[in-house]
Amino acid sequence: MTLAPSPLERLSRARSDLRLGVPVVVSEAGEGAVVLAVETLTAERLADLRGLGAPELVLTARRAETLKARAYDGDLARIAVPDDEGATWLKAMADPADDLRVPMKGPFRSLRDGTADLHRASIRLAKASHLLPAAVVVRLADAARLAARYGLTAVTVAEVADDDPTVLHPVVAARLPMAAAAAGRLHVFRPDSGAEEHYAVEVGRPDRGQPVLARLHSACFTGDVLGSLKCDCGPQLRAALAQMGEAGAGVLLYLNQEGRGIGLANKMRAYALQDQGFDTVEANHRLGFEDDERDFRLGADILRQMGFRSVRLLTNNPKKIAMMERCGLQVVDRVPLRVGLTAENAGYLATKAAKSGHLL
Ligand SMILES: Nc1nc2c(ncn2[C@@H]2O[C@H](COP(=O)(O)OP(=O)(O)OP(=O)(O)O)[C@@H](O)[C@H]2O)c(=O)[nH]1
Ligand SMILES: [Zn+2]
Repeated sequence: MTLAPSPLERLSRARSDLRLGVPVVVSEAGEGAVVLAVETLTAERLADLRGLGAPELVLTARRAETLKARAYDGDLARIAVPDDEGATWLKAMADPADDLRVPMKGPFRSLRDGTADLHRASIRLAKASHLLPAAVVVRLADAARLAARYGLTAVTVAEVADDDPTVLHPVVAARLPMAAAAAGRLHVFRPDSGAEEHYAVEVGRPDRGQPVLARLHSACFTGDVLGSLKCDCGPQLRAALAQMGEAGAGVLLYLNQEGRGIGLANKMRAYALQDQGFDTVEANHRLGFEDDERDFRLGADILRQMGFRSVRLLTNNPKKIAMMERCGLQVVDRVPLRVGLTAENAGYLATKAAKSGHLL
């Protein structure tokens, strides 16, 4: 029956539900749980959730480290929610905004019984929803019945693990003359997962049989559009297009991976932490993210679909090169892209070189 939503469609719904603050059900072989994202939970829903069982807070090990909470599951920590604490406590555990002003005081009771698969899937869903990576989980004997009763979206651990935002299909392409290149075409690609669309800007008519001058650019609203001085994204975007225009051919992928994959709201949370003295990597970690949450397979997939097999890659990021090669795209040359150094972004660029392996 094709009228029922497929696993990918249910995952897309689950992400939307979490963003709205609607609970979702996650299950795995006989085990199940009802899950709410901490960022969007309300006191009323938390109270109703408590009526079902004991809520557990799940955080990433990165966030747990800042809180000095034990992470028995390696990559994440499960923490018992004290009976006398509510939504305000949960939000303060998840959000580092006030860590310095009002530090969260432990000891926290970290849980270690049973598996953490349901919790891991919940964190993955919260991250894919671009919310803070924190969830409230209540294990249930019959989660499927609860989902049916209240019309909740239900997904399995395996479905969440298999969620692949990198399977894309072309939607449309049209001519786009630009200041940097009169002969331009913009291609729009849409993921089957219902996540963000990504774009490819084709400059000239690059020969598919030759290595193409290529750039994988991650969206940066603040840098690309507003001309922020905190990063080098805007100048890099314009310099890459200009270089392709001068060469007469190239392809710039504009990947909607704002904030190295954490979304604009979380990037602004990171900026607020940077104003408290943390660097770009520390800020991501305090929020509970890895320093880079992007999936560069996206770029390789788009280039392959467009008929390219080898590239001259404009980048200072060795991880982009490694991923292209792992995805079967030959990087015949790395073309450095060093532009837009300002007094404001010198520290940011130095941190990327020191901690994230960027080439200077
Ligand atoms: N989380 C976070 N993201 C940031 C910050 N500053 C910039 N970004 C994001 O970082 C990404 C920059 O991506 P790229 O231009 O591909 O940069 P890169 O990984 O340094 O690689 P190359 O420029 O190719 O060397 C964009 O998604 C920005 O939104 C920050 O302080 N925190
Ligand atoms: Zn930027």
